[in-house]
Amino acid sequence: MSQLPVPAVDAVPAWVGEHLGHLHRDDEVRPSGRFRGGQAAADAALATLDITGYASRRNEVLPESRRGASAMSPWIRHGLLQLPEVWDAVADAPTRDRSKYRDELLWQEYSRHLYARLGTRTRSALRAEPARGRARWQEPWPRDMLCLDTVLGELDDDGWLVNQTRMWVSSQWTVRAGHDWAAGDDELFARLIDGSRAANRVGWQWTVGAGNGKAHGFSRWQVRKRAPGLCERCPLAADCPIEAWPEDQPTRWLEREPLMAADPSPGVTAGPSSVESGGTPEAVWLTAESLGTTDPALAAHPDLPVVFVFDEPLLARLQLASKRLVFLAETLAELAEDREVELHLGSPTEVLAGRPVAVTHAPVPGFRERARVVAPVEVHPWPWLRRPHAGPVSSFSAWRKGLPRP
Ligand SMILES: Cc1cc2nc3c(=O)[nH]c(=O)nc-3n(C[C@H](O)[C@H](O)[C@H](O)COP(=O)(O)OP(=O)(O)OC[C@H]3O[C@@H](n4cnc5c(N)ncnc54)[C@H](O)[C@@H]3O)c2cc1C
Repeated sequence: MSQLPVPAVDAVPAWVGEHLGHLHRDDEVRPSGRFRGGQAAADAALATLDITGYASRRNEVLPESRRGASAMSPWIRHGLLQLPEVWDAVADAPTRDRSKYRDELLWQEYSRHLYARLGTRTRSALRAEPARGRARWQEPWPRDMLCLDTVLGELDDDGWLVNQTRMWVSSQWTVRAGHDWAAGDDELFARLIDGSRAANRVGWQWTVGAGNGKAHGFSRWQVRKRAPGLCERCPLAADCPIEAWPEDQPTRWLEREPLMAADPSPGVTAGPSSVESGGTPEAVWLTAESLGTTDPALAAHPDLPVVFVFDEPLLARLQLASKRLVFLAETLAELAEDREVELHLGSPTEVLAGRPVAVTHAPVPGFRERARVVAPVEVHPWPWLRRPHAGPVSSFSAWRKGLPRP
């Protein structure tokens, strides 16, 4: 357990190498070629967000100029942009694009609700047996397929993929190559700069058919449609291993998971609805779920020092891509230009033991476990787009029907 010096923003990659070098999977620290951490980068992205054409182009892959994806996810994932403000930011967009974009923000919210309610239960199939290819490929993501090589190259360079290619790699891993989806979920999660257990799990569960009984089949057809010209340059063009659709597999439904139908404790799932206070905080505890300057606990205490703990046991286990650690550290380094920031490496519960802190509730099981021990003296509500309800989360549409009107 140690306190770390706070780096200057420009010095972050070297700082990650020096202090967190044993906690990532890369040979050397590799910042994202595309995404910078910090509120300034998040605000700039939001200020220039233009979703015109989103509805018709969100699934396009190549050339990049055809893409409609907004690439906001790294900042949304880490709470630098909260869903309600992104929702509001597209109020003046063309109706069809606004409506499609807000549907996707709701998918993000749905994933968060589902994960907040079911927690680690989402590690196993929720409703149906995953459609797993019968003939197991030795390598789930062969790089001699140009489609996969291109996508995995982008993942390694930027730590980010459009939704369409996330579906390609997850379907390829399990529906085609017959590998265990949960191992693929871990692998992609670790390599994404926006990797979130909530959205990544829902993405995998739905792609492999475990969420709705209907797997997404990855085929040459999608590559030709979404990335025209790519197949023609592939060394396997004349012998494409995904030329045909994957074999159809009958849906095998699993025993009903009661939590998918109803939540016996929606208040626990959602966290506090107003500030819960039992003392005077002496510091603000920031978590990786909510690192923005509008984090409710941070904003409520502009004069208190800020504490962030790089969770050493967790990070040692996850072995994330170094670009994620760079993104987090850049965010904290930038914050330290305006506020007193303390960085620690160790176990959050040990570092924070006995310290009266204010924190924003985070709707993930890891936060609940740690907060039980840390016992913050002040807990601020999570800034939900829609507060979780007790009704079904068995499908996006069932969940959506249960939402209160905005
Ligand atoms: C296998 C798989 C794994 C995924 N893993 C993650 C993950 O780890 N973290 C993550 O944030 N998203 C994940 N997604 C969801 C989605 O692919 C990304 O949120 C999206 O591609 C991010 O790019 P964007 O910001 O350009 O999205 P846009 O299309 O511009 O959408 C705007 C925002 O809406 C939300 N959103 C869009 N599509 C989805 C979706 N299908 N599910 C949930 N939210 C969505 C995101 O917050 C996104 O930033 C995954 C999807 C799949 C199929």
